[in-house]
Amino acid sequence: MLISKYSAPDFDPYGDQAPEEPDALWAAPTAVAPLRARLGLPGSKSITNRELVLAALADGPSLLRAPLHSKDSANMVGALRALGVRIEEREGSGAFGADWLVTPGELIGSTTIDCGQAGTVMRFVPPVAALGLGPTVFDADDSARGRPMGGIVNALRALGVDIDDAGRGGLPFTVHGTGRVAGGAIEIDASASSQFVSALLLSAASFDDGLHLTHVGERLPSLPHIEMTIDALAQRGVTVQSPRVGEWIVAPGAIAARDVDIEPDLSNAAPFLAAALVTGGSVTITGWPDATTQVGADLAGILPAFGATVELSDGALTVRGGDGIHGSDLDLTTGGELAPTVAGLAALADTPSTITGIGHIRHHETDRLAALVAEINALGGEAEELDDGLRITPRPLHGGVWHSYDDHRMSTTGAVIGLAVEGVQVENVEATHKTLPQFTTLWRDLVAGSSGTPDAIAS
Ligand SMILES: O=C(O)C1=C[C@@H](OP(=O)(O)O)[C@@H](O)[C@H](O)C1
Ligand SMILES: C=C(OP(=O)(O)O)C(=O)O
Repeated sequence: MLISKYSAPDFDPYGDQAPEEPDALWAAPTAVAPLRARLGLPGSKSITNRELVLAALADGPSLLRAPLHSKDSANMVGALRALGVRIEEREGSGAFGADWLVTPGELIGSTTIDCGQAGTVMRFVPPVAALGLGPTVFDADDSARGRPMGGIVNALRALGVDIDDAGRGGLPFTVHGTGRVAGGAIEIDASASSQFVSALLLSAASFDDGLHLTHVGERLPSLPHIEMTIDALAQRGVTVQSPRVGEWIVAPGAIAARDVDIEPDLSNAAPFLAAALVTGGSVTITGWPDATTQVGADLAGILPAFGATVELSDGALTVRGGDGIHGSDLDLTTGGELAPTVAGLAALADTPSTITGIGHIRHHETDRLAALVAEINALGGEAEELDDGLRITPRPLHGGVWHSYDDHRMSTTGAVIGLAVEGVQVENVEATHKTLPQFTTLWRDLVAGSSGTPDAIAS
């Protein structure tokens, strides 16, 4: 394996490996000139954790090339290993860590799974545990225990699975796996998270009768993430029929083994691309796929709404800033995970912005609407919560402590604002380890103008 300064630290989801100096403040670097940078990013969290689950349920071994190595993926690897899946490191060709060879085995419960903060682990793995034999306890970080789980708990019960949650409707709970799930037709309310739907679809082909799933709630956020699930299943020979939006049918059958290249995380590209706009410079992200189900690809449309120009050529996306940042009104129903970066841009714009369709991000790693309002206003800004979003009226900002709320995207948003505002200190920047442990190294290189492609640095 190539070792570079971009290699991720090893995460032990079962250890008490606290990040170094978790309470330390990180002085966000301020840009003194327009940035000119070109960089690559580690693998997509959403694709890595889907492919790990599908590989665990597949009919043979699968090699995952260039997967994400971060806390979220370490929690997923730990969960699947605990259930009896073999996951071995193989020398990888990328700059961000080893490949993973996943060999499915008989699924065995009688274990405890630490979901950390990962929505993908707490939602995607319980159906897998239900297919195992024995009780499996699910728990999470204190900060993540309150994340909505009703969609999964109720759905599994409706599918015949015995779950003991002591009446909590959420974590911690025990899934009493019997080695099989009956499956069949059920209704769920996925208004709080698209991950409820993805979780059930990922395991559905392994249920005796497959799955006929109908969403009955008021709204369905993050549709591209459901499309990502359907696409990943299709690549492994599982067809998901969707007769209408909010209804999915999966027949029982095999999930094919498959070697897969994991795309870079395009949502994690958001703060880096936003940096071009904030500094009036240009930032290029290499390895940008021509076609993808990642919602981060929408940045190519979102950033121009704030004044950027965007060019996709030769597998790289370049964003150029112009004459400042202009406010915009945006519906982010499909891409709520991009909202913190967009809010950071809006706070630095020259006219007000409204971001709607994101009420459900109150249930992400933290209540992101409340956190963004509190932190922008603490630096002198004017942000207010709407029923399903934010209104941000730009005001001159000053330095101060930017709190992260143990939320990786809050940390990176503080860094974006710090590019333009002197004296921003990000508390708990280590929250970025959830999906991008290399964040501070990549960011310093970006600001120093010394960014090269990590592949070049590693070789
Ligand atoms: O399935 C996934 O990989 C994800 C789905 C989305 O969740 P929500 O629908 O809960 O927003 C997204 O915000 C999250 O970061 C990742
Ligand atoms: C909401 C997010 O994460 P999770 O997968 O834990 O839901 C996110 O990464 O923005």
